[in-house]
Amino acid sequence: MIAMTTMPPVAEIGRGPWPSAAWFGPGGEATLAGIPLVRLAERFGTPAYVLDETDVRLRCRAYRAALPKAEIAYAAKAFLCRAMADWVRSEGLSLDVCSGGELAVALSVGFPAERIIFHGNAKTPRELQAAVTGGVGRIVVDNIGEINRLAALVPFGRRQKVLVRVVPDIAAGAHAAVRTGREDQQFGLSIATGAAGEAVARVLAQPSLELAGLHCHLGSQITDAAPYEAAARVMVEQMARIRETHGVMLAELDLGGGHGIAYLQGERGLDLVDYAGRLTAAVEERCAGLGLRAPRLVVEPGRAISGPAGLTLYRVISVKKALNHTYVAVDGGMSDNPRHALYGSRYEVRVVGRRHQGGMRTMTVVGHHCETGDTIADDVPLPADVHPGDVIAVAATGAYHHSMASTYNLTGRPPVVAVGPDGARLLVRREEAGDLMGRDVGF
Ligand SMILES: Cc1ncc(COP(=O)(O)O)c(C=O)c1O
Ligand SMILES: N[C@@H](CCCC[NH3+])C(=O)O
Repeated sequence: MIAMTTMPPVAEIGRGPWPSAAWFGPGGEATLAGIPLVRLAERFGTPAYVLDETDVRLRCRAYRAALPKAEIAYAAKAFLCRAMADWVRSEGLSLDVCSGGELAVALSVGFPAERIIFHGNAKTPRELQAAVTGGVGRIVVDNIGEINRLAALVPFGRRQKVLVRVVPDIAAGAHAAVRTGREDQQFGLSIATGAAGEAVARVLAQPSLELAGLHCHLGSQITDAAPYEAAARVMVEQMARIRETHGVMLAELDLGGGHGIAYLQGERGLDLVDYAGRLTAAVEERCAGLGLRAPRLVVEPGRAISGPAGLTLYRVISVKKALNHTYVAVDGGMSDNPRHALYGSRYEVRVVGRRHQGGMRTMTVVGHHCETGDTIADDVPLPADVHPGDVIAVAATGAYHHSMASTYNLTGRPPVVAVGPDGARLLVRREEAGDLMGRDVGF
């Protein structure tokens, strides 16, 4: 457990793409929490995801400090394993899960079910049953049809708390594929079509359901607080309308996650202190204007908790000069990092562990999969003398990397290694050919 006194000021967390305890020396030395990255590559092999436990915990605490009255629910989709669930639990956060798998992991480490929020635009009957049986605190209703299905699953004498996910019709998010706050996409219930109002009325009519509040989620990798202020106002107005129509004052307002981080040196993520202040003020002002009691806020950061706490280590396999580019091919690729292929994402990349000669050159880091789109980092500065065997570190891969990894080309998924005050330890082991064949039962 990491003492509170070691915590840097809130404003310092979230600056830059590397974990706060990463250090790069003038001779190519690179350490994380004092451990050389090349030692981690030797001990655990490559590719490997490395996660700094202290950094994760400090980010959890920064959120709690910035929003002391709000409920902070870590979005498990960014990264979850049993240790991570336990860290988040012990830091007093809640957990947002969006699948039966995430729920099972959380419950397996004794995560308090009442602090779990279950999301999904297409929850299966099995997932709804698991959420109810597991005693999940709130289930977020995301389509009209699931209201009756859910109500029927709640045992006699119990009431299941739910939030209704509303579309605030606000555009925000780094890429079209991760914008969920506008009308005309598959998440949430539209105010414009009347679906949100209908869902509220139907939930209120179900004796086994308790409408705890409203939810919205704008999108992901948002670096400005303004869309959150706008969403807060829209949502408070919806709460006022519900009070007028049904005479019910909802207690909770969940404004989702989406808080952006820096992926590149010099980039800025969402400023947590600025966000917290402006969000709280927007909610309070709009509530005061409408004569409402301010609801309890819930926020659901994923990327901002685990993203910059993680990095990926690869080993260089080949360096190839093509007509206009130099390609540095590593032993991983789109199976452990699909984000360039999906969103054109850019990364901070360093060759670590040795002194270099010959200055820097612009190169492209690619993977070992059989597609030209298998790029990890386009046109990045790398040492001119980079060669096979070198270790490459890619920053800010603690969120949406392990959780989005695939076994494309029957490549096993990399391990997750934690570093912390007691050194390095394996959290998730490497997936081997035997694991992959273990599911292949038809031969
Ligand atoms: C409902 C919901 N909450 C929270 C998150 C977490 O988002 P992020 O990791 O961008 O903070 C997501 C994903 O974007 C989401 O869909
Ligand atoms: N997977 C996306 C974010 C999606 C967020 C989930 N709602 C990314 O890597 O940026």
